[in-house]
Amino acid sequence: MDSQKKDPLYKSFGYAFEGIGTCIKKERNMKIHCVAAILVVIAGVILKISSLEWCICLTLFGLIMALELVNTAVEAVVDLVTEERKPLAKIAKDTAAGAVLIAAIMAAIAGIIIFLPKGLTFLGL
Ligand SMILES: Nc1ncnc2c1ncn2[C@@H]1O[C@H](COP(=O)(O)OP(=O)(O)OP(=O)(O)O)[C@@H](O)[C@H]1O
Repeated sequence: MDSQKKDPLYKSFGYAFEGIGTCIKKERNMKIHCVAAILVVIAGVILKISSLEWCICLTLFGLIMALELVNTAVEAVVDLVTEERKPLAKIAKDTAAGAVLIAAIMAAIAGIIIFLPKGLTFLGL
């Protein structure tokens, strides 16, 4: 392994972007996260959220999308290891999916805290 020449850095980035592209193409949930992120950015621009609020939103986009990528990786590895129904395979897949769900629920709550008061003011309510 050590004697093998490592790929140049730009190639490693290329593989990572390939992984992101595959996940967006293959996973419906990743498409939903991307659409949600675009809508949040549009709402953030319209409602003029603060720098700190942008940082919170960007961190949460990153967290959710990164967890979705890890979830896709876990699913792929499990399917590679076994096509049989096995309790450990179920634990691996369901806990990885649970990680994405927890982050998405917390992001939705943070989104309501940031956007609801500004949205109501914007609408004059
Ligand atoms: N090899 C397996 N052994 C046991 N349970 C499995 C196995 N593969 C999948 N499952 C379980 O079956 C259910 C559906 O799994 P599936 O892989 O279709 O995921 P999914 O929830 O449809 O996710 P996605 O839409 O991201 O593919 C989940 O509870 C999962 O844990």
